[in-house]
Amino acid sequence: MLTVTGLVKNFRGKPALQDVSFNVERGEIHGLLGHNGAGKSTTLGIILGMVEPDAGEASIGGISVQRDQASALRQVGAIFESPAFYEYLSGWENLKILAGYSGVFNERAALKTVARVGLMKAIKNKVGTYSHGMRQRLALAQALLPEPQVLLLDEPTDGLDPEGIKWFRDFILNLREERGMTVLFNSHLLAEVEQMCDRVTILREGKLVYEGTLNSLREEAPVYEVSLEPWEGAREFLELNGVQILGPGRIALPPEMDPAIIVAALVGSGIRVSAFAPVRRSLEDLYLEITSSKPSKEEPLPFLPIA
Ligand SMILES: Nc1ncnc2c1ncn2[C@@H]1O[C@H](COP(=O)(O)OP(=O)(O)OP(=O)(O)O)[C@@H](O)[C@H]1O
Repeated sequence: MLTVTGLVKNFRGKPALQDVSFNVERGEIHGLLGHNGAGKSTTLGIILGMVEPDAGEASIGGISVQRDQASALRQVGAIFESPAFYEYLSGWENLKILAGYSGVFNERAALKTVARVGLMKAIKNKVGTYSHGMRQRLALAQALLPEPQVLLLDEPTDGLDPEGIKWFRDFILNLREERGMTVLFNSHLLAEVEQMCDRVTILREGKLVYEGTLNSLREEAPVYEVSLEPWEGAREFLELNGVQILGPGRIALPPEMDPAIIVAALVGSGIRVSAFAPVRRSLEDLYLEITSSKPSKEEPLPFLPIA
């Protein structure tokens, strides 16, 4: 339903995105994760045709945003950055004006949407009197008015209280359940996406470091606590074979590497192995590891016993 291919973007010579590609299936809730400045908003901006990429493109339903923005975005509703409203007008008047920009305002459909986002009581009040949560609901109503098939949301729960976050989560899950909505949203909060997303894309310093389910992330780079002697020789051997050294006696194996084979190879090269045990890590630990430091995706070297 949504594909980004080879996105590159530099701001004043500084890379914000470096060859980022991923896709979102129809009816999928997909989280775009990463720390501050990782490139999430730039990616959404490119998908929405608001930021021009230096290379690569985004397509929605097979139509390129960069080549035919109007057609590609016809099926898209979005909340991007802080939504701007006319403060001195009511929520209802805002919806009327903003919907008018993109199509015809259908009162019946709009009333249904307002009820759906729980703003019925306040919709005749001036937006200037709205709380942050109410503004987010109004923005959601605006995004949903054109009955989109794809929803793109930029940090949708930023600044919401726990109740607001829960409301938002249930709302999005219902939308997918009832309408098969495809949703892509960005966040730096792992707990939030964990409860909502089918799959995630994780960016780090403008590069894609992970795309897949959070469950498979749990299986990524299993960590082992090891006792190896001599440590310096073992370290050199492990690094040569694509094993990441996380600290003294703590290593991460590439996912495809069989620990039994590396133990045999260590022993075969004269290293004494007195402990080699898997460490259980929380998803939070894994996420922090992947967004702070990660071995390159380059092929590990073949096993080369040290001389
Ligand atoms: N208009 C701009 N002009 C200059 N630099 C920019 C611009 N927009 C983004 N950047 C830079 O590009 C990089 C990626 O920014 P981006 O806003 O996409 O990150 P983000 O992951 O959305 O971060 P956050 O979670 O803080 O919103 C950052 O280094 C940022 O400073």
